[in-house]
Amino acid sequence: MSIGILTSGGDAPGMNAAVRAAFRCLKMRDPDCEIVFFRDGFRGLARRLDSSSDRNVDRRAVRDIIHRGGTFIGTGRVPELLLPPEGHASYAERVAARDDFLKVAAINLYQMRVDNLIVIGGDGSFRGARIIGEAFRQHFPRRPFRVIGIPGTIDNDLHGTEYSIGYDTALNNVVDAIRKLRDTIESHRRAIILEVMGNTSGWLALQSAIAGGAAVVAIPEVEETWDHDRIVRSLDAGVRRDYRYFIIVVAEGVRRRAGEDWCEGLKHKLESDRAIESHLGHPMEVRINSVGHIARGGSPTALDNTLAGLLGSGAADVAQIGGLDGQPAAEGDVMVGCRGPRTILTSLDEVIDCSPRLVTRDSELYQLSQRLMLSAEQPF
Ligand SMILES: Nc1ncnc2c1ncn2[C@@H]1O[C@H](COP(=O)(O)OP(=O)(O)O)[C@@H](O)[C@H]1O
Ligand SMILES: O=P(O)(O)OC[C@H]1O[C@](O)(COP(=O)(O)O)[C@@H](O)[C@@H]1O
Repeated sequence: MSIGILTSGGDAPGMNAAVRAAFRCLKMRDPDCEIVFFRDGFRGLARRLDSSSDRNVDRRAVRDIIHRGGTFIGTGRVPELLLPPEGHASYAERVAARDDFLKVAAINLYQMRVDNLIVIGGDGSFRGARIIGEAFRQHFPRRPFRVIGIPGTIDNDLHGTEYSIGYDTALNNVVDAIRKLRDTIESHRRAIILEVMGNTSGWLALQSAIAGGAAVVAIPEVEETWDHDRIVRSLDAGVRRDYRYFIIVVAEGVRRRAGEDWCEGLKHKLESDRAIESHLGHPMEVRINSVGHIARGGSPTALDNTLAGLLGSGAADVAQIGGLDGQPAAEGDVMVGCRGPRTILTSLDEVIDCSPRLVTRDSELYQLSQRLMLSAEQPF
């Protein structure tokens, strides 16, 4: 039997180290075990296998990759697995296309004798992997097959793990961008609105704003953070206290929820606010920037690579001995996560049901942000 590995969804720095760790730990326990890399996410499962997968890879395949960002086996998003709402005009056609995709994937996995599929990605990828597992078991009920998830997403929004691979690197990249922007906005006494990835969840925006010393943060989950007037009042309080410049970090999902022109609207309000103008002696100047995909790029941090090593090793344990080393065997599809420096297993169903894990007003990081950032109410 063989073990398949793929990376899926948004690439996240440290995915390479996770593939390498899984490979090394699998081979360490059983040098004869066959490992297959599927290329470009789920796409690699349902194409001509000679061009979309690497069979029986040897150790040269994972050399010289631990320091590289991205994912050397490729990732992707596969729309065939997503269905429109029931009743949509193309629903039946899309179900048929999805079934075809799943059937080809199941046959390919069967022919390659894959009994464990390690999927490194986020909750979307785990939803996809779950239906691939279901299709496999439906077509080949007598063959054992298990999905083992490894959390890899810069959004860090998965239930069942404290951290996902890629988050720490993205966080450092964003904080680095904030520090660079400080130089120019301080020189010009400006405010900057900096958009950061995070369409559904605001963890990256929130934590980078805290670590980067931003004045204000806006995240999709907490509506009061979108309030332009509240932000204007906070910056006015800062202007009165002779702050030279302001950093406003906003998660991309705020535009989706509060309106596409959210950043431009805020810029206009700040630039035309009379109270700020009278304290400054001139209108405030605001610039809008986006960290964009740069947040996902570059070498993984030591922390991300360590986490990747830990989780890759845990996935190898599950594939070969049925559970984490020294712990009881686990049934069914699972995800390997971390709690502190320890690996933990959670059923994939539970991970999917409870993800994305969102920021709430009670989250410690959110509460901390409210204590550390600028506000109209601050008494000093
Ligand atoms: N609800 C879903 N059902 C089935 N497959 C899904 C679902 N959501 C996502 N996927 C599959 O997983 C891929 C990656 O999902 P995505 O949400 O983009 O990334 P991530 O895994 O990082 O959350 C999608 O392109 C799709 O093929
Ligand atoms: O431009 P892309 O590749 O579609 O990705 C954008 C999305 O990918 C992410 O960086 C990571 O998301 P996933 O890991 O869930 O795929 C999000 O923060 C962002 O919304």
